[in-house]
Amino acid sequence: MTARLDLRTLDTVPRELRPPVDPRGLGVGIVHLGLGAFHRAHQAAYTEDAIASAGGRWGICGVTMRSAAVVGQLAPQDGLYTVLCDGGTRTTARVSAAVREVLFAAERTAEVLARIADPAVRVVTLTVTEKGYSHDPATGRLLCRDARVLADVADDGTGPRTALGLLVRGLQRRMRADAGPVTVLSCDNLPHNGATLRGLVAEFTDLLPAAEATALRAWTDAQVRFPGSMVDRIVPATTDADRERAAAALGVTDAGVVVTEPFRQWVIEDDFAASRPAWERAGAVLAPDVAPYERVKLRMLNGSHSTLAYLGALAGCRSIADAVADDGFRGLVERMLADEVIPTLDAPDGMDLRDYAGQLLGRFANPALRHRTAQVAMDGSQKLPQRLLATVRACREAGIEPRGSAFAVAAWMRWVWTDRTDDGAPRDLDDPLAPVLRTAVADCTSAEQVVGRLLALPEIFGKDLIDDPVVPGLLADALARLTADGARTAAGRG
Ligand SMILES: NC(=O)c1ccc[n+]([C@@H]2O[C@H](COP(=O)([O-])OP(=O)(O)OC[C@H]3O[C@@H](n4cnc5c(N)ncnc54)[C@H](O)[C@@H]3O)[C@@H](O)[C@H]2O)c1
Ligand SMILES: O=P(O)(O)OC[C@@H](O)[C@@H](O)[C@H](O)[C@H](O)CO
Repeated sequence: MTARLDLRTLDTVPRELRPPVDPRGLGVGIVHLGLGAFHRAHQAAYTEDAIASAGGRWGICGVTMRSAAVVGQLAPQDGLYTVLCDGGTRTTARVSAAVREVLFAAERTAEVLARIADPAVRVVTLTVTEKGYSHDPATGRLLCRDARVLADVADDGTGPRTALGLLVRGLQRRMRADAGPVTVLSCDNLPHNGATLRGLVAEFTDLLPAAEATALRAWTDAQVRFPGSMVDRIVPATTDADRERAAAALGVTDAGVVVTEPFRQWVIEDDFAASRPAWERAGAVLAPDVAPYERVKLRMLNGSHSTLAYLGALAGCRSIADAVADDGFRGLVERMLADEVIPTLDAPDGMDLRDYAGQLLGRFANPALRHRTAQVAMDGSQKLPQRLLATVRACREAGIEPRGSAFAVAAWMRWVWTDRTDDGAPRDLDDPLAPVLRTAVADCTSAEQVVGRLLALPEIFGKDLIDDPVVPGLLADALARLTADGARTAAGRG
């Protein structure tokens, strides 16, 4: 049996694939909540390059929130894992050493809270997915009546179950330990992720008993910063084939491999409470305002991604690369970007949005990245507002007919309404609001009815779109065509 990657076997790995920093003796300075694939291929990679360039005690304590699977992969490997970078024609591999500790929150709650309260920790980062914020995606406000939130507020001794609960209790512990200022940096695809998280932490804190709430609110206001950030790198879920490719390159097995593309981007609001890694040395941009970058990325990249995911999944395309290879789907996305998304965005300084559109379609077409349409289609209720509805609203304000973006939203509606893809395979509605969505459309017999029922869900659509004079009609027309003709034909006809 081949040996497994760890600190002992690292010296047997080809020299050029070894990490640029020595993991031995690298202390923890960052706590990361949500140790999924994306963090390992993005923030951890920037952090490692920053340490290699400028030094610093910035090892990462990675916390998994929902399952012990990643701990099972990384703990026996001393936190080491391979980043496979697929450029389409060329693949590179490098072992990453930035993650120095891995903890499953449900089993090691006390250690996670102690880490957040550790004076050596100066930054807490998060990638817990959109649904991990326990918030209403339409308003950005806390789901105050959510059972898991209420249990975390009550603190019944079974440990925080939500990311917010863990974060707020960790900050409270830090305040009590007088451990100094800390920066909390959301790296999720959420609109205004920093300000949204700051607001959610404040709302959660206000639910605590009054004396606790007052002290913690005052301390958080004075000692914690919540900068916003725009993060970009396509990181699909790892497959067994990726693990086999890594083992062949390394000469040892690695259960924690992540696979990604060469492109990476990180724009961070320059608003830190204390020190931080020299991420700019690794190519990150520290900017006074990230909102323009974030809007562009969410509406252009993620909006197109979701469009291709729903259309592609309906048509039986397994990957985003397969979906973007369909002329009808690609044409629809190109028109949506050119006629609706770009005209309603302000380009950040030095950025050409038409070039960016071409570049991102090229990234989607990368044949080596088997990003499953089903993965991108997941959690649509949490993604639609910032990715597609923002464009629908911006077009209405600008007097542009949001034909393409309404078609994309209708594709999501079709995904919710149907229980079969166009080629007859069962469709999997993976969404935290799945029960609500299923109930809403259960007895619908027409596209108009489906549109009416779904637009009446304020947690996704707010309260304005149902009464809009144009949008419901565009949605019903597109949904009727998608239903009658199938995704390929309906998109192909424009
Ligand atoms: N994968 C990408 O291409 C990519 C790119 C940019 C941004 N992101 C951001 O990173 C997030 C995670 O992506 P990933 O590829 O690491 O996914 P992943 O499935 O590999 O990991 C998801 C992580 O989020 C945690 N999580 C999921 N639901 C949660 C919940 N309800 N509460 C708390 N934690 C929860 C999981 O425990 C896991 O650690 C995305 O949702 C997105 O916001 C991902
Ligand atoms: O990760 P999610 O679930 O928020 O969204 C799926 C993809 O659209 C997303 O991960 C992109 O790959 C990413 O945002 C590219 O930077």
